[in-house]
Amino acid sequence: MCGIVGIVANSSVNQAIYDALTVLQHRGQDAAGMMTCQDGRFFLRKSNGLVRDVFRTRHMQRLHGNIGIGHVRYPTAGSSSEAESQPFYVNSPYGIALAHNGNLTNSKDLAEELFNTDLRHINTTSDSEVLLNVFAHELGKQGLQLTPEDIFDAVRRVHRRCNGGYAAIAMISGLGLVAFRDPMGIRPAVFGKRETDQGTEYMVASESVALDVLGFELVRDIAPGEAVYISKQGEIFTQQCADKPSPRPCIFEHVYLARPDSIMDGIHIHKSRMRMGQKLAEKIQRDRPDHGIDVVIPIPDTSRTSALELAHHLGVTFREGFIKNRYIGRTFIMPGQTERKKSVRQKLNAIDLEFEGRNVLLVDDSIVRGTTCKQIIQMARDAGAKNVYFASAAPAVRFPNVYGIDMPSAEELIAHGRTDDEVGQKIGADWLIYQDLDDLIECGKEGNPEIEGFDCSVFNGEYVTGDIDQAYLDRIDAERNDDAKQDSNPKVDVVIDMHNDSTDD
Ligand SMILES: O=P(O)(O)OC[C@H]1O[C@H](OP(=O)(O)OP(=O)(O)O)[C@H](O)[C@@H]1O
Ligand SMILES: NC(=O)CC[C@H](N)C(=O)O
Ligand SMILES: [Mg+2]
Repeated sequence: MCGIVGIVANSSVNQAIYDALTVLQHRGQDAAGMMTCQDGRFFLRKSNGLVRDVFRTRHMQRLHGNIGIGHVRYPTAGSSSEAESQPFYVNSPYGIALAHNGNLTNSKDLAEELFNTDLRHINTTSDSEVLLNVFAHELGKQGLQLTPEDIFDAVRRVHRRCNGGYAAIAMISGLGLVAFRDPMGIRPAVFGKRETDQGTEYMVASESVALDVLGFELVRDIAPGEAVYISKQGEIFTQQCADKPSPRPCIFEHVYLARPDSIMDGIHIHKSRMRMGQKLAEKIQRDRPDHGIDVVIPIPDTSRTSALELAHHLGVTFREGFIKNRYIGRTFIMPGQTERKKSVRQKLNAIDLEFEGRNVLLVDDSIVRGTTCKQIIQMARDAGAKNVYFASAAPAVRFPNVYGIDMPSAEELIAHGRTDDEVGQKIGADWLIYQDLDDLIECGKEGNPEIEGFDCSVFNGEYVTGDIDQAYLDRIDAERNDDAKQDSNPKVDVVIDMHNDSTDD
C-alpha cells in the first residue's frame, strides 16, 4: 500500500507533489521519490526515508517542470534498496516513468517473458519495474504519433498480461500522464481538478485526502480497469480498458490503510469505521450482555474512530488512556519485527489514572502479528487495570496478503491456525472479541451499495484474482518472511539518479 500521486499543472509541480506525498506518508514510510518533466527531459530524486528527509531544498530546485509523479514506498516485493524506490524510469519508447501501488502476482513469469520475448532488461527485483516495462513494451507497439486510443489499447494489453493489484501513474515524456487501476480495483486511485487563471489542472492520487489538502476537487475514483490520460496541454480522456472489470476493492484499506478523511470508491472511510464500532458494540451486547466494562480505551491512532462509536453504542465511558508520541510513525508498516516491537513502546504510553481498578475494553482496528496488542495489554495491567478485554474492529487476520500489503507469511500472523480464544490467551486478554466478516463487509456496502464485493483475502483466504495457489504462498513466505528479509537487505545501498542530474545527495 504505497502512496502515488501525479499532477499536470500550469506552473511548477514540485512543491505540490511534495505536499501530496506528505499527506500520503501513512501509506509508506520506507522510501520516497518524485520525477518531473520539462521540455521532454525528466528530473528525479528518490531515496530511502520519509518525505521530509528525502527532499532537501537542493533537490527541489532541480525538479523542474509542470508535470510530475511521486511515490511513498512500503515494500511488498523485491528488496528495500534505494534502487527499488520509485518512480522507475525506462528510456524507450519516448521516456516513461512510473509510480505503482500494489503487487503483481505474476511478476516472476512476466520478468522472464520481458527478457526472453520482449527483449527488455529488468535491473531490479521490483515488480513495479516489471509493470513499467510491460506498459512500455505495449506502448511501443502503437507506432509514432500516439493518440489517446493508442494509449488505452496499450493499457488494455497491460491488463491482459498483469495479474494482481495495481494502481499506477505513468508519465510519458512529451505527452502527459496515464493512470490506471487493475480490473478488480484492488488498490485505490482517484482523480480531481483545480481551476486556475491559466486553466484547469489535474491530479491523480491514491487517496482523496491528497486532493483536499492541495485544493483539488474530487472528480471521482478511477474505475477498476479504467485508464485516465491527461495530456500535457491539460486535456483529459478516460476509457474502460479491462475486458471484464469486476470491482473487488481491498477492504483492509477501510480497516487500517487509508486515512479516515478519505473517500474511496464512494465510501467515506470515517463513516465505515464508525459503522465498524457500532456493529462491534452490537456483537458485544449479543455475546456478552453482562460485560461489566467500565471504560472503552482506543489504541491510537487508527482505532479511534471505531472505538468512540463502539463506546457510544455500548453506553460506556470513552477515554483516551494511551498517549501517542506524534513523532513516531506507523509501526505495522515498519520493516522488521525488532523495530516494530521497540516502536510500540516508544510510541504509546499509558495514563495510569484511566486504568486503575477498572474493567477496561481496549479497542484496536485490527490484530495482525499481535505486536501492538500484546504490549498494550501488559501496559494496561501495569497501569492497574482490574480486567483487560480486547476488541478488534476487523475479523481475525489469518491469511497472507498478495496484493500490496506486506503480510507474506501465515506463520507470522498471530491468528493463523488459532481459534479466537487461543489468540485471546496468547495476547494476554481476559477475553477477546473480533468483528464478524459479514458485518465488516456490510460496513463497506452501506457506504456504497453498488459495490458487489471486496477483496477480503486476509480474513477468508479467498484470493479474488483466482491465480493464487499454495505453491505461490509458500514461495512468497520463503522469500519475504521477516528472517528472509533480514538476510536479503542490502548492506551497501545504491543510489540511482537520472543521467542528466547531479548524483550527489
Ligand atoms: O498486530 P500488529 O502486527 O501490531 O498490527 C496491528 C496494529 O498495527 C497498526 O498500528 P500502527 O502503529 O501501524 O498505526 P496507527 O498509528 O495508524 O494505528 C494497527 O492500527 C494496529 O494497531
Ligand atoms: N506497497 C506497495 O504498493 C508496494 C509497491 C511495489 N510492489 C514495491 O514493493 O515497491
Ligand atoms: Mg494502530
